[in-house]
Amino acid sequence: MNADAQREAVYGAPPEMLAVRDDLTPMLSQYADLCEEHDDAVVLFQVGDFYEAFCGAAEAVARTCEVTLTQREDSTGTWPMAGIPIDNAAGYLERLLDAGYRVALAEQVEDAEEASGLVDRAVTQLITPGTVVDEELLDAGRATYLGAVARGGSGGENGSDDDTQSDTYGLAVVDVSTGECLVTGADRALALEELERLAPAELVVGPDCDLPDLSFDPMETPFEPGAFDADAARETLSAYAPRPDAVVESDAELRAVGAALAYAEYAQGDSKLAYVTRVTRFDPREFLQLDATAIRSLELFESRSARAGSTLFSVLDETACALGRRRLEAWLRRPLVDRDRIEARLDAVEALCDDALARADLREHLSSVYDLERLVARVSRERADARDLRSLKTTLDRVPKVREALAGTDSDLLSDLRDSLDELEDVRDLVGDAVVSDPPQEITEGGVIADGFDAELDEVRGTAEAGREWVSNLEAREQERTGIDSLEVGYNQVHGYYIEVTNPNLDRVPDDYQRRQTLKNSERFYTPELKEREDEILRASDRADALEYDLFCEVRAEVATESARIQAVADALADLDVLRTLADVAVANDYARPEFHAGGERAGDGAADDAPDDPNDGTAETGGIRIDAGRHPVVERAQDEFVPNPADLPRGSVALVTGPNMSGKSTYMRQVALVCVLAQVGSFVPAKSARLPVLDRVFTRIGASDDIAGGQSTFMREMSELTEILHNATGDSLVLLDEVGRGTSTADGLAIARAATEFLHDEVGATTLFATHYHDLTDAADDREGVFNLHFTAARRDGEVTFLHSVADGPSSSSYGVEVAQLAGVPASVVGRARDLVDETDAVDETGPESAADSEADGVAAATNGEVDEAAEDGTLAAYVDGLENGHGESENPNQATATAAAAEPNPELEAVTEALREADLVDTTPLEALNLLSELKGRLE
Ligand SMILES: Nc1ncnc2c1ncn2[C@@H]1O[C@H](COP(=O)(O)OP(=O)(O)OP(=O)(O)O)[C@@H](O)[C@H]1O
Repeated sequence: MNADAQREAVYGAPPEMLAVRDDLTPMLSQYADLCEEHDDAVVLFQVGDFYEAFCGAAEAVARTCEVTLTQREDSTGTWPMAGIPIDNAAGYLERLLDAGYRVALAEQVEDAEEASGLVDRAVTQLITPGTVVDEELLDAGRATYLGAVARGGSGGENGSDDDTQSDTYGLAVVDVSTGECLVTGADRALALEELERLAPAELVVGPDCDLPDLSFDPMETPFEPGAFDADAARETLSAYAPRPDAVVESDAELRAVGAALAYAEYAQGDSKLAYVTRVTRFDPREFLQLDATAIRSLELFESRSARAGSTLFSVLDETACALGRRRLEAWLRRPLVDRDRIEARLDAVEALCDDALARADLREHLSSVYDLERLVARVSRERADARDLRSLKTTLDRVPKVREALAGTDSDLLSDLRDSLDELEDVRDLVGDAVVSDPPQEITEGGVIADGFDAELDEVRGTAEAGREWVSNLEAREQERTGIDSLEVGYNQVHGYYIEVTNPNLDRVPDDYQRRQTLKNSERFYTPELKEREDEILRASDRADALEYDLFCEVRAEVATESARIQAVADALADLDVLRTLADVAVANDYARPEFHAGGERAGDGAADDAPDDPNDGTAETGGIRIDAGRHPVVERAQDEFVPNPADLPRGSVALVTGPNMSGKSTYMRQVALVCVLAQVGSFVPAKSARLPVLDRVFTRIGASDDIAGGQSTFMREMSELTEILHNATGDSLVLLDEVGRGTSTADGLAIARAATEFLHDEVGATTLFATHYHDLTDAADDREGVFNLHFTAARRDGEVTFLHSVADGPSSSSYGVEVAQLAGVPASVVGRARDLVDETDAVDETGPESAADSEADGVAAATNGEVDEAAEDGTLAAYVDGLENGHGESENPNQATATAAAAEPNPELEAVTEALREADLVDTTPLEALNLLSELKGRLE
């Protein structure tokens, strides 16, 4: 049984209970009913101060939470039982969630003391990775999304069976802890990319959706397919948006958002989510597209290297509050492509960079801001306590101060944000008047509502107070009346108020004293009047507590009606915190404001028309990337001395970056990409200056050895990523390729690297940085103007190998490996022999393909060259692959040599391969299929 099946086996009513269903005690019968109703989760059943599970579920809870498995015995049997304390449940719930369980909390919904017979219980909350709201289970710095994916197509009014619709995918996410709800739609590839980017913790997948393995690991939750029906979805959405069809742009989007909201409602006890005040639709193309591979390899949020923990996010995260932290994450995941919006953010960052005082003030005020988004969601969910309301007030008290801090700054965006900071005086005053400044945690036991807020409460409290005062004076009065100086008036929980008289004085006790309790050395009495007063006090306090609770709920409900306004303030505070953070980071690390090529359009629009013939003429005119003294924002933090490097990449050019291992190639390529990403976030960049295009996408294919993903060979994965890039990159994209082709033989790897370089240059026109150890690839610069070489070198300093980390024009020496070996102290005779071998290879290379059999790499490169160039005229990727295939056909590489030798005697396998090649319809073959075919044929040959 796999892990999912194991988990599901403990969901639902325990079979052993069902077997004696009619005989079960009322409580266990209630448990079995709730388990049957919620058979998609472990039901945790409140019994007093514990949540209990029984039978199989008990065993799972005991194992996962490491609590004792006990037993409950009754007339019908002995039932395994495990419980977790309600007061301390968060840690245990977290363990259950981490172990992949969904949990349904079945709570007592009536007061056990008031219940006549069995206490009523109901499932009040379904706790799953995507629907947790408990602060202790949530990551303050990240949105926790529940996602739904739907495919366009039949059903409902909007439904349509046509192919275009069914190829459209809708994706919606809801953050139940804040009320954020986003919806988007796109073709399958783009929608999947967006799904990876949003990485919901839990996913509900609609009918007919065909999802591949994802790079993150959401809990996939089965949910009623009916929720994805267009009519049902419209109905659900209409509770959140008056005109549902105006929010979404396709049937798929409607289904996705309807199902996401329906599931969130179900998880929260089947009620409308009052704190979802806005459903926001976005188009993935409004943002710089960074797929999961790019996010990972640029180490935006997760570190993959030895600098564990250091990521772009961690370098930038100087946020003062959780609102800002989540917003920074969202901005980094979705840099902008709209130049005006980018410039508006940059203007704001610049204004804050110039105003240290405003920055410091903002930081101070924002650091005492509570997590307003989650607070307001708790208010709407009726889960906020009195302390939450005070936290809300404390936060709102800061708003005028934040506005003041912004008074002198000069930026449109900052002014807009300042204007949108509603001071919410009404809410502030309401909470300030209603709730005492330091309320208790419990809202049912009084002490929550301030004096003067409600006349009736004041009166009831007055009565209780007068009674207490009467009692407190009673001691003196009775001492005087009885002449017993040691007489005391006291109170205890069980007996209430009493008058205590020690044994020696009992003879002086008046007649109206009635005995309440006998102690060793004294007797306790009450008088009818004391009893009357006591009852009065008790009645008044109970009444006051109840009144307070009602008043608190009223205040909370009134605050909840202002959710949208509070959320708007939270929104503005989040943006401000991020802008302030970006300014702080820019000042502290000496970042510069990037400039974008004029025009507001993406680099490619129009720029190509006036591009000079020589793409190396200058980047400004060609919409390329020009960075002066750029640095890697993360590596520079870990390095004593970071060597800044320039980048001058004309639009559509391919820079081949060579150099020894560890010389700085990857760092350089990533820093170029990070500068571009940061700039489109609206941040200053780690460089002296930067002039940049607005990119549409950043692609990365980095490190064959790093990505051994399940199921696919490293090479296959590398090739599918390359295929993605070759298919989807545009003239506005930046492509980073690191060591592409390494996963296969040198010959094939080089051929593929070469073909990919040429395709990117000739057909795609994406600006590309390609780090390679294939020295022979550097020849590509000879016959293509837009392909040029950069290199990194190593030197010996004080007898040690030193990497200069400084980029230079031209290819690196082909024998740099030998040089580094020498620098590293490899014995001279070995170095000498190695050098001879290199020279021999070079000589063979120069004599041409005829004698190239000795040099696997060079042979294929040469053969490939001729064919690929020819194919380039055809201009399709298929032609390139064709070229590759033909290249193999004519070259004398070792594979070929085997093939040729074998050809002397008929070889059925070879013939089969030849036949397969001949029959392959390359025009109708996708690049991935072509590469799969190649890989398969190659495997057969080997
Ligand atoms: N510009 C720089 N200034 C200072 N140190 C640097 C610089 N660039 C890189 N380094 C240091 O060199 C190390 C190796 O860099 P990097 O991984 O970029 O090399 P590489 O050439 O890509 O190596 P490989 O070919 O093995 O992948 C980095 O971890 C960093 O510590």
